[in-house]
Amino acid sequence: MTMVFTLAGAPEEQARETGRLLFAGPVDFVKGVTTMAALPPADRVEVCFAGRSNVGKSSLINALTGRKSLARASNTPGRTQEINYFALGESRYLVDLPGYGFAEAPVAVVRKWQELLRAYLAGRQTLRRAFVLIDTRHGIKQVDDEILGLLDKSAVTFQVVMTKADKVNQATREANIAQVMAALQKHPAAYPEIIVTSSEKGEGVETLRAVIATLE
Ligand SMILES: Nc1nc2c(ncn2[C@@H]2O[C@H](COP(=O)(O)OP(=O)(O)OP(=O)(O)O)[C@@H](O)[C@H]2O)c(=O)[nH]1
Ligand SMILES: [Mg+2]
Repeated sequence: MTMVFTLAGAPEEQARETGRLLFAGPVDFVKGVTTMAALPPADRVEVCFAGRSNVGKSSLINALTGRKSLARASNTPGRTQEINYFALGESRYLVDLPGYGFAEAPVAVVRKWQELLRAYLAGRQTLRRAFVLIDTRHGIKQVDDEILGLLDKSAVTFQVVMTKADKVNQATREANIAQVMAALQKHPAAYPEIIVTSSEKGEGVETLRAVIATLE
């Protein structure tokens, strides 16, 4: 059964502490890549942030790391144009992906990013979990479902992270969480708990830190 992840209870307290410590340490930009050949060596646990353009991927990485502009965040959809690698200590990579679904760029350029995104999601050996970001105002759209299907096919475990929760009222929040949970039933690669976040208000950020820190 799908549930909202809360980390309530004793072992979860420990996980939160592990997350707090990990994210309080060094986080460094490693490189931005535009081809699979340029990816850094696959030598550690890696998690990525995927989602429609403007859903809040870069903002969430900034909130997680407590650095205001580590990952570029902007109002312009399609702003993140490379696969951006950040080293979290020496044990993990955080990967900020270009958005899918919309981009203010020539069609040929967009197609190239989409191909890279697909190659990455399907072919990165050390990708331990893909966080798929879904706007709490909108729920899962068809373009999201296509990416979820790709992750199923590639057997990459993904976890839905709802974003911008500060922008909706309680009724919309509950309705769209329910919509997401129902949609996940169809996806064998879905991790059964979702995390509701706001990069603006900090909701869910500690939980997500704990999840990332305790992945093996
Ligand atoms: N209110 C609110 N705004 C947010 C939140 N997260 C992101 N935003 C805003 O949404 C816009 C897009 O955020 P980004 O983090 O750049 O989104 P992205 O998914 O990285 O976008 P691309 O790189 O274009 O795919 C920015 O104006 C952010 O300030 C949030 O939790 N709450
Ligand atoms: Mg971005």
